[in-house]
Amino acid sequence: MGSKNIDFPANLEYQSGFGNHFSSEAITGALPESQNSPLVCPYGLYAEQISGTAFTAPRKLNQRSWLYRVKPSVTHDPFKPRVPSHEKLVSEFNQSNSSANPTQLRWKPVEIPDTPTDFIDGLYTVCGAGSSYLRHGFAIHMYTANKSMDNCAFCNADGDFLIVPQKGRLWITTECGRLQVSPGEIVVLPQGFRFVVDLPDGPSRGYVAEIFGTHFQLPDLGPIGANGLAASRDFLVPTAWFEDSPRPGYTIVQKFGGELFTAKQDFSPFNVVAWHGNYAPFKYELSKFCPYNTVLFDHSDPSINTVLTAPTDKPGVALLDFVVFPPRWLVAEHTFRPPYYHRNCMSEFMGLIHGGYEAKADGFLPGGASLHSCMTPHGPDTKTYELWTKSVVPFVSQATIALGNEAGPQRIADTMAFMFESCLIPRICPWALESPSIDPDYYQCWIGLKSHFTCELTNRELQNGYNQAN
Ligand SMILES: O=C(O)Cc1cc(O)ccc1O
Ligand SMILES: [Fe+2]
Repeated sequence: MGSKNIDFPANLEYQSGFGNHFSSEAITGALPESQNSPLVCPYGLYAEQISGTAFTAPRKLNQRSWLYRVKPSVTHDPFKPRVPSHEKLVSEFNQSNSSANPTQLRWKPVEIPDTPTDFIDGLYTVCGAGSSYLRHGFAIHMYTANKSMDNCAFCNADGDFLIVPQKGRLWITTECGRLQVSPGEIVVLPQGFRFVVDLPDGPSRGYVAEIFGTHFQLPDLGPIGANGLAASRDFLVPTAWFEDSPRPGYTIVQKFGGELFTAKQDFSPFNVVAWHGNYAPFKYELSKFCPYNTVLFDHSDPSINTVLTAPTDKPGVALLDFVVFPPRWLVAEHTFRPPYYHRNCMSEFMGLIHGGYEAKADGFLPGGASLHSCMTPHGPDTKTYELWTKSVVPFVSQATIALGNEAGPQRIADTMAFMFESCLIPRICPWALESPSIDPDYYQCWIGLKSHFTCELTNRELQNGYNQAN
């Protein structure tokens, strides 16, 4: 299991930049010069455009690429519903497939199966909102898998995947070329690209955010200035790579409206000899993120850690933000340094890639997840509150600890948590609510928070209500 279909070199070469107009040739001269669709393309290739936005989208939002390939992707038998169908993928959330649940939810890491399971079969939807058909919404999936995809490629017609591997590397072959993605990196596979996921390490687990109807952007930096957070040049895009060998019985598995369809063809879809354009898969290493934060007092809102944002039409309101909580220094004076207690009109799904998370001393484990939906209260667990108010602090170098208001700089180490945050309210799939991994005692982590309220009032004044003025 975990065997790979394709040999990947130790170090692949990438193109660098975010949203650039890239161009790449596996064979010199394969890209047509000065036009996209010549009468006959170099080397007899077919020209094929893939559009990630409407033809007429404004230029600054328009995304498309031109692929020059041995045979066009249309050369396949008709699509048929896949047998067996996949029962745990949802792309239109309604009462028939998911439910509303405002309680705080947490899942322990899901066991990776022993039975042979590839990325497609190991993928399952946890929650989401909206509809891929209506081009507005998102889905959060997770995967547990142990074997490479074999003689088939996946294509998601519904939306863009942002994959966060937590365990096991992903070697991904796409029509634009190949990407090696390790835990600690993320990869975005935009709507419509065909890809194969190989698992060189065998047992693998991770998280996937899928967005319908828009694409990820870098966040505006506002007063931060021209630099900081995720830098454009750290986003890596594949270079053209192709294979041209017969592949009898090759299957394209297309996710379309959350259902899987298959189409047979007798050649590899990875037959793109050259391509150019600004619509392409990319990866990013989270340790390259340059965090900004408070340097005097109070805890910053988590939006300061936004890596990528998928916007809605409302200014500043995200369909889906991808936010990281990387190792960093905490220096605020006379401040409760962990995340504050709060309720949010946005909904927050969190995962942990490795280490611990500053708001949870126990129970939030690498590979696990939590969901705090719209206006559901949450915040640090009892232990975290007690420890940080007494300055006996987990995850930080003991040498840096001082007491209370005098706390010196503290470095949160060995951590990489993340959040998918959405303005839409997720509905939750039944298999996620009924999962043996769900933590039925999650609420207990706050129950021990006791009142520390002290004042000179009499019991009678306290119990009957008190206001200094009357
Ligand atoms: O709920 C969470 O743990 C995520 C979060 C982190 C933070 O630093 C501030 C607010 C917030 O929602
Ligand atoms: Fe939160």
